[in-house]
Amino acid sequence: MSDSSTTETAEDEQPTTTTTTAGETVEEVQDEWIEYDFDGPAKFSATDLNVWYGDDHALHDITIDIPENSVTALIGPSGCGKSTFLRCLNRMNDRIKAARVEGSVELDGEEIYQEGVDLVELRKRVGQVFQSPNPFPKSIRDNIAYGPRKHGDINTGLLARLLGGDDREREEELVERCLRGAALWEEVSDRLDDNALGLSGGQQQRLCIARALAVDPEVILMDEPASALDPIATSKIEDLVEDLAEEYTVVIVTHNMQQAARISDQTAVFLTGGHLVEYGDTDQIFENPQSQRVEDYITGKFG
Ligand SMILES: Nc1ncnc2c1ncn2[C@@H]1O[C@H](COP(=O)(O)OP(=O)(O)OP(=O)(O)O)[C@@H](O)[C@H]1O
Repeated sequence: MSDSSTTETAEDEQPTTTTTTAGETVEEVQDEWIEYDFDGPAKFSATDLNVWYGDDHALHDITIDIPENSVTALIGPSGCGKSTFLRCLNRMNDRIKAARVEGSVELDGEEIYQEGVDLVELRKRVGQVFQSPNPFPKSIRDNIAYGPRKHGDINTGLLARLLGGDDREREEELVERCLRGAALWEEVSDRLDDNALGLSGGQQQRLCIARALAVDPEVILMDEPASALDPIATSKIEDLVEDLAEEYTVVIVTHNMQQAARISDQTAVFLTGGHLVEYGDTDQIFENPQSQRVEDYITGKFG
């Protein structure tokens, strides 16, 4: 077993087991965070979650509860499995042919990996925003209205028409509500019919968040949503994420530790090899990490 105090610079030089500042093993630390207590119910409970891509074992025995209406940051060096874990939460890994998932993920106490789960419904409840803004090459308005129209939600589309009422008016309301929710309304309210590709990168990303809000999700997964943005656009996204957590459960992957420290309520630290090494209140993780490797990672000694 390697000593945790050795200098680790390359990922493949890192030991698979390590001791903490208190001389405990990673397993003992993990025993501690499994019992991490938070107020309110868990939105997600993952238990013994493992993911393989072919023979590559990308996530190992992940057990974690994620509280609702809060921001949970997933941090860790490149390739440690953050995006893989995020994709487990709305079964996006199902779309990757080589991926195999074992273990359990419950959403509000219901197993999402059981047979018969409606994946369209699951992904409506658990929306996702990607690293690079990817608006449709359509108008700003149509970007928002597309999902609800497609799903035939009660406030728009066919159902609304059958039920009566002014479809157009409902759609206007929905577009405004989502753009306000994504802090974009003031900037685009006079050009809703312009092509979304004419917006700046930061505006496009907020439009993608507005689009995610339009199908009325409960959870928003974000995979490095600000990594392609300048500091001002990044700060708008950060403010927005904090606001969104009042109504939604947000799980965000970020490489930016200051960002995780600024915006998240709890932080999960993954380390190379796909292990979740520490999980707890963000302040505690950044001020008093239990594991030496986590401390080394957050103080920039490796990663
Ligand atoms: N579609 C895929 N096919 C095969 N292997 C994959 C796939 N996606 C991820 N992997 C592998 O799984 C491991 C974890 O990757 P993942 O993208 O989840 O890590 P990450 O922590 O999000 O990395 P980064 O911070 O660089 O985005 C890596 O070894 C990666 O090569």
